[in-house]
Amino acid sequence: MAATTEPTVDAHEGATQASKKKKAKKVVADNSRYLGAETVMPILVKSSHAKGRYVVSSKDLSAGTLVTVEKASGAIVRNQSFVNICHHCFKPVASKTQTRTKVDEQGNEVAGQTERVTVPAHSCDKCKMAAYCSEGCQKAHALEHDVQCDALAKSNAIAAEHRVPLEHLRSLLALIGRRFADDKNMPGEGVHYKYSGQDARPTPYSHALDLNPNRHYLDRNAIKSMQQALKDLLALVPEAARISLPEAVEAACIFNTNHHSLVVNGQQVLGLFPFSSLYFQHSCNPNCMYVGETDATLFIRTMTDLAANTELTIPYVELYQPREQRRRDLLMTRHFWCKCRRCSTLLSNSVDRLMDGIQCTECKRGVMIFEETKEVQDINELITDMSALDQEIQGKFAECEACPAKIEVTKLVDVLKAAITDYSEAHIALQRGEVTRARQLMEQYLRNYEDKQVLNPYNTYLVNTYISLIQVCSQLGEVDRAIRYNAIVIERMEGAQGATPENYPRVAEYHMSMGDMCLKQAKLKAANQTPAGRSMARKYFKDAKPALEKAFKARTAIYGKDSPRAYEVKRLLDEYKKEHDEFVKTTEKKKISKKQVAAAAAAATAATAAANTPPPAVMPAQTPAQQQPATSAA
Ligand SMILES: C[S@@+](CC[C@H](N)C(=O)[O-])C[C@H]1O[C@@H](n2cnc3c(N)ncnc32)[C@H](O)[C@@H]1O
Repeated sequence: MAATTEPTVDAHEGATQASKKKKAKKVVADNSRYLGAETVMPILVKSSHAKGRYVVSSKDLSAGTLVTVEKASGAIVRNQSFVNICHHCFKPVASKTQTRTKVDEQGNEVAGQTERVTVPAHSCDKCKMAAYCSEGCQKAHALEHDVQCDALAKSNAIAAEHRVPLEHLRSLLALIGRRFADDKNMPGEGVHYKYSGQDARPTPYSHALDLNPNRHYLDRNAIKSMQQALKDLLALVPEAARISLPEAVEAACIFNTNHHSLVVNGQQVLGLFPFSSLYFQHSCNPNCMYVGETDATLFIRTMTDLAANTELTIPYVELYQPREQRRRDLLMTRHFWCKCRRCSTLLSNSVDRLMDGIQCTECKRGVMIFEETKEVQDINELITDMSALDQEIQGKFAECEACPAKIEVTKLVDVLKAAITDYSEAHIALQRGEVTRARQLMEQYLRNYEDKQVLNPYNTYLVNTYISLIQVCSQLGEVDRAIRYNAIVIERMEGAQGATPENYPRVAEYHMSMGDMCLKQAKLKAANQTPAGRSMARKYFKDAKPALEKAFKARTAIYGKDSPRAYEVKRLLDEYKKEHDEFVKTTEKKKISKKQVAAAAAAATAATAAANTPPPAVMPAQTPAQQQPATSAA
């Protein structure tokens, strides 16, 4: 057989071995092409043998400081959002319905049959795969799109034929578009690239190739199918923009393992941000957060105040989860076993012991601790590990953190399995839309597992049950109850010290829903002129204020003070002030008039008494202003 440039699976295995060997040598990464970031952002780019690449703060930073703005090298609108937003600027697109020849699952036209479909008002006439909000955007995207167009047109059929995800093909084409546009826009080597605020340009394709493809985590057959699909796809890319098949496989794997999922204008987008992915390490107790809500631009801000020279980290996964769950999520999606400080701390010294905590059956005060020290290296091992779990825990004991009790780990697993089964039953009811039954099952769950002290109050199954109950009670119109559950969720998430960082967006959203619901209820109850109504209104006003203030503080730090999200809370805070002032004014008026009546009655009594007692002492009557000062209703 003639020599070929196509990597075979075996060649790939060889490469993996070589890269493992290379990894063992641990070459310190070269930061020179990324130094531009230091000139525009308050960060220093670093690399070391032990950590690889990372960034530190170049000076003291307050919470909410923008530390990176990066435009994606490649970004795609996800399949489910395909026709909803512009493929260039990611703003919503207008749509229209039209009749077209029916297309089967393989993307082939079915002769003689038609179907009505909703399509974007503007889209590429040729491939019908790229939607735009305007002709201007279509033109602006032409340089990148034209080289993808023929391949995009056939991408559905190629994905179906080789059984690979369509999004993997589209993301590779987006990178090819970027590479072609880079060559046209910034020809020549050694261009000094700036990761700057306002005038950020997409990170060049060549930087994406610095990322780790983690190919050895992918299934051999998946790689083989991907190679075949990419071969067909590349044949449709004009020669001027084409890359070699090995490079295409590499780039596809890079996108797959390093992309960020964003919700832009309410729609799903995947983007590859090489600088952020290379330099911001994951921590389960991070000090920064990334958001990308306006277009395919990633903004990273500090969540807390930081001293100069502090390593900046972001969360790659949800943080209010048990340690094992976070590590498994990272291994499945990011392909590494987390070694951050939180994960490396002994379970008995970490808040993580509570998040999948099972209470001691003897003392009911502490949780049972079983320190797992095993490091899982890859997904295959994880899968084997899962099935071997029952074997591994045989004969092992967990110890209570508060008393000398010990219990076999298999027994704890049985408790957990029962908790998971009951939890699933309640959530299946919710998914089926059986809201009342879901509420019954969830409240029963709390009685069985929290009231009977089976699970620790911070256990994620309990907290997630409260979270679902907020939704269920809101759907049932039981807002007072939803507020009570919302308050418990906040108390748990913030109470588990170290589980979520200050200004963590997920907690901020519970403050937001708390503030929003309390304000609505306060307005409703204030309209009810009874003393009970006023007392309830007073309580809800009192709860709304700190909730909205916390949501505002966190959203300002995470999304920026001029962001729509910060503005949304600001509006509610203004509304709170107006409504509360009005409430105080009317309730005080009532109080005053009541007091006037009382004062008049008192004066009358005094006058009667005076008439019956000897003169001359007469006290002047008090004016309302001389009576007690007005007290704040809240
Ligand atoms: C931030 S990049 C660093 C790139 C790479 N270290 C280098 O220098 O080119 C992401 C990679 O860093 C490693 N990493 C990041 N956070 C980690 C963590 N908490 N524990 C273990 N490895 C981590 C993983 O290998 C991950 O794929």
